[in-house]
Amino acid sequence: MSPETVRGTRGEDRSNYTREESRAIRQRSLRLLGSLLSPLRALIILTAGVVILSAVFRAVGPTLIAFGIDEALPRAVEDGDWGPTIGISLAYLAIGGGGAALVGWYVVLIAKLTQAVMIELRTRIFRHTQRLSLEFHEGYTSGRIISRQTSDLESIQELLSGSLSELIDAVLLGTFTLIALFLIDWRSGVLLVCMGIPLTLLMWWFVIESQKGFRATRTVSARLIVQFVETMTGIRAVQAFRREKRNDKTFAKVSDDYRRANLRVVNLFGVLDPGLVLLGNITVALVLLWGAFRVTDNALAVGALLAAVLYVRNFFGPLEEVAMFLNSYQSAVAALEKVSGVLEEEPTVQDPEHPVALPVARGALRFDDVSFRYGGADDPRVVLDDCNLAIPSGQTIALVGTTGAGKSTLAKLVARFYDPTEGRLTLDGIDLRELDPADMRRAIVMVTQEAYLFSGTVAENIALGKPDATPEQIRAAAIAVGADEFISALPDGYDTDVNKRGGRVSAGQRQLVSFARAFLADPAVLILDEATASLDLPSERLVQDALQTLLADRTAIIIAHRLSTVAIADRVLVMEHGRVVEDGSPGELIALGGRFAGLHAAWEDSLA
Ligand SMILES: Nc1ncnc2c1ncn2[C@@H]1O[C@H](COP(=O)(O)OP(=O)(O)OP(=O)(O)O)[C@@H](O)[C@H]1O
Repeated sequence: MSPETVRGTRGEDRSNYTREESRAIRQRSLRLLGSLLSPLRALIILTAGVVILSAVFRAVGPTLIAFGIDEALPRAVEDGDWGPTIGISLAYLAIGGGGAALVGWYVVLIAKLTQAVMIELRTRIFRHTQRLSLEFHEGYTSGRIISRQTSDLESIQELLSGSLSELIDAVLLGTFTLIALFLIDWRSGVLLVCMGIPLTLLMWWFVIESQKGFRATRTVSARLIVQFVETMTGIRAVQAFRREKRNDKTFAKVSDDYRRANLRVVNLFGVLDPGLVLLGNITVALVLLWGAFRVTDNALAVGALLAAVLYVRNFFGPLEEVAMFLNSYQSAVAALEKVSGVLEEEPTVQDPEHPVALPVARGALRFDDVSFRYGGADDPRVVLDDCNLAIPSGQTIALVGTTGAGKSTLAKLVARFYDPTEGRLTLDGIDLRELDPADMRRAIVMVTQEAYLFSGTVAENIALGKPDATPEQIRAAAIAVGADEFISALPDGYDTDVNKRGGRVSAGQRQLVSFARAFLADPAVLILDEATASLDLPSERLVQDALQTLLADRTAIIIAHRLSTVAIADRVLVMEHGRVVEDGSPGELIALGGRFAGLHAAWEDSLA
């Protein structure tokens, strides 16, 4: 089986692989290709048939011309019998027309085939990456995913739609042409084969050099995408820290590298194109000259010589396409390797084999000896250290602690974005790893800091918590968390598109929408990563009131950044270096005079 060192996206950035690794990568690419093509077997066979037939049709033309000149024409000249000449002309017309129709047909068939493969591959990548665990997404940047979905898919499409059909066509036409040439005048055939030596050398040189050139353009274009995506996703930070000039400079540098890499490739074509034309013309001249001697010696008919010249010209015509194919092939193979790597990744958080149903959850959580390391058991950095906790149903927990203490990690384990490295985490006595995923998602909802709104209306955004909710239920949820007032004031009320002008909402309002979403979802356990952005006082009060409603009658874990939130908690957990160091009600912890008491005193001072 495949070596683990290159499994999935591992080793993606390396440029050298061992033979075993290369084989593993090649095998997974082929497996992917096979799985994409095998359902299209019938279409592939039909396309291949049409391509072969069209090449045969086109290869017959010059032989017909030779036959017309050497056999039919003399009868018209000598006996006035035009029948054979007209017959040959009509046959040429039929062959030409048939060939053209077949070319038209196979162009359509290849397009169909390509699009069928592309839609399947595009869907697979999207579905798969969407299902991969948070661990994958936190490590693999969105710029890289975008590259897979855009430039890599384009390379594969280019190969399938254009280059591959051109190659097959060129090879078939070349083969049939060579056979026909040998049949009509084998000496010209031998001459053409001899010219194959400088031809092969030229193509070889081009493929080696262009491989380097295209690799460079691909690397630089990936850097361009990453640079662009990073700037755009971080546009707020870019503008806030006035990074525009520096970014302009970096972007200009990468753009210039891209220009240079492209020029390098174009220069290669500047040698290949005239080289092919020159070799073609030399071969035609030699065939013509040698043929002419033999015509004068009566060893070769004029028509046969004309056909030989036409065949030689036919042969050189599509060679540039062959060189182009070799290039698209290289980039498509590299793309396929990367795409198949992403598809080979498996969610680290696996669905249970025998899911345990929990139709109605009470919301009692337990951590039994839970330890967690982001890199798995071999990672030396312990982020959660032997955590034992029992959170009874209906309790509101506030998690506080220094930055990096492990609060978000603890929350991510409860939401099962990650599984514990050691120990177990249960909801109502059932290990989260065994719980039915649909029941788990219904029972545990996490509201993140960013309060993300999807494109669509405000109502659709709230209904995310319960897709079959009626407009009345959506409104009731908004009223419950105090969001109704501002939503009703939007240009189209609940039907306002959040991405359109006028539909733009403030950070606090976005939070209220995400609260309404969670309220409607009505989970037994709510995890809330409180936004750190400071709201103005009226908004903060609004959010605090909404929070009270939202937390009633359910288990809640709040990563509390504001001590005003801590006041509404039943219990406070103070975390430090992956451990819970204080645990009690806010009052108890203040009385204890420990870390929380210190934080609380500092907060009170800041209010004074
Ligand atoms: N995806 C990740 N991969 C590797 N390490 C991570 C990852 N996410 C967090 N960490 C590390 O785990 C530790 C705990 O991080 P965590 O985000 O849980 O802290 P936190 O208490 O929520 O901090 P904050 O209040 O700043 O959000 C940190 O040292 C952090 O660097």
